Amino acid sequence: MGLELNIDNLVKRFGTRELFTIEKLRITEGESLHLKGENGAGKTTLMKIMAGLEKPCSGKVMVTPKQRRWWSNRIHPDVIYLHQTPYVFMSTVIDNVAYGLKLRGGSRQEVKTKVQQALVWARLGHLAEHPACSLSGGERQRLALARAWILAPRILLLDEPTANLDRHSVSTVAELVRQLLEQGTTVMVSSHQSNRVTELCTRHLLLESGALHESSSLESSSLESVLYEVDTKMEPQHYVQH
Ligand SMILES: Nc1ncnc2c1ncn2[C@@H]1O[C@H](COP(=O)(O)OP(=O)(O)OP(=O)(O)O)[C@@H](O)[C@H]1O
Repeated sequence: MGLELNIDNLVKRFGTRELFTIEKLRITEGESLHLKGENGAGKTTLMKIMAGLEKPCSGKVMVTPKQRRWWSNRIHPDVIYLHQTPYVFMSTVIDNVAYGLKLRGGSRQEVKTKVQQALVWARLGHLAEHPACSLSGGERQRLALARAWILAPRILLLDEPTANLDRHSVSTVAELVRQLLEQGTTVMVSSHQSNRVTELCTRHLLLESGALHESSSLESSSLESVLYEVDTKMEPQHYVQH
């Protein structure tokens, strides 16, 4: 049976401020979703609740079929959330990639083999022995993806994975996400604008004014990405001077 994530009457408030109410959302295995919304709309909060890292005020997130529990009742081992500024440990890239698998009790040989594969996959082989804290923003994103990839998540929640990346790094992240989708991973990407990563998504959700709306057509996002492309290809003299 394919993995499903269902949201039912989810409410999140901070103090007296209601951030959102989401009556229903069903995500099935292999889907690709773009979660859009302005700064502060609640994208990060929603993803953290989906990953079991934050509690809703009421309502439920159900991931079925139920699997072995990890260290918390709320955290499902198949759902992984990647923060927009990936946290790295004060150690080498190899140690950072190996961490989750070691925690899950992988054997020494399994960890070694999989870490090598993950480093090649994320194009980080040449940086394997480098201190992770010396990595650039784009390399950190790839490290975070390698750390997730090694755990073979079935649902991956990527929070603004392209924030502050240049076009080349965005393309590299997009290629890695494309491969994850090809492997059947369900991917949700939050981003307030369209880019090469969100272009891979076939479902588009907008978190706005405390509610989640789904757009069934790709029209608006395709148009936006065309405009984005045109915008970035413009010569400086095409910009209006203020
Ligand atoms: N622990 C908290 N306590 C109080 N308010 C919070 C807390 N966490 C988040 N918020 C508020 O909730 C709102 C939504 O935050 P969130 O980070 O989920 O938005 P976002 O859509 O991911 O924004 P961005 O695009 O800027 O990353 C913000 O106004 C934020 O200040």
